[in-house]
Amino acid sequence: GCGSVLNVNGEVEMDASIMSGKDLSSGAVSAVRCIANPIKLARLVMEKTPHCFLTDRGAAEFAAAMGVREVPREQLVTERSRKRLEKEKHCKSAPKPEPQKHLGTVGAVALDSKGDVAYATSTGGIVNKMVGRVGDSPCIGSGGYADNDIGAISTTGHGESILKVNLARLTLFHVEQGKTLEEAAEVSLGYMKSKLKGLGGVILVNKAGDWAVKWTSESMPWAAAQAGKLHCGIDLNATSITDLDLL
Ligand SMILES: NC(=O)C[C@H](N)C(=O)O
Repeated sequence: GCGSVLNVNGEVEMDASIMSGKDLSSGAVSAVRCIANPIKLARLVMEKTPHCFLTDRGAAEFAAAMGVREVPREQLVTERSRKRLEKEKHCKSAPKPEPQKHLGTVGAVALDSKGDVAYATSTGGIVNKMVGRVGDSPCIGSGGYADNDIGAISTTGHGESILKVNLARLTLFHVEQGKTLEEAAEVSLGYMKSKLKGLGGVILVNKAGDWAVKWTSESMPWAAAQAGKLHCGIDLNATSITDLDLL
């Protein structure tokens, strides 16, 4: 919530979704305002309603009914995000189908000790977006997907491109067809780039504990924890590996 990118009116409007690979249960919210953690609201949609997706006013009413604390809208706006919006508004070049740099969509995938996979994706979207613009992040199959039989994936990047190719499900389709996680990510991100000039990134994990990270954007901050080791990086070909015990 706090520090999210701002829409054209200078407000924070957030999208989030979550899914369990065990039974495909899912929850999503879009265009939500004045809460600190939209992903928690998405989880409540998954666990406490018969639906998968709530938006705008209905999502706000549900949040209030669940006792989610309302945060005054100014509290979610930072100086940095205000400056970023100003910069974008004064930028003369036409909007490009590239993810704007370092804009903080947060995605996670996990495999637990029971062999269940899950994903969660949460975002403020893209800077200077229209009011009510919904991106890929809350859309199951675009912003993420999880199925124990295949794996879990969370995506980031240019939302309109990701939506058009259903990037998350497309990548897992390639896994189902026998590709490795890495190959599948490469093919689907390559498809999005060649079809739409859309750039983005993905993180994936499967039941065997294999994982992959891949991006076509300039950089993508990522981290993976496995077998006592923390792998992380931002730029291409620059991965660091640390012992988790040492942290
Ligand atoms: N930075 C991002 O990943 C933005 C997000 N995919 C959106 O378009 O809403």
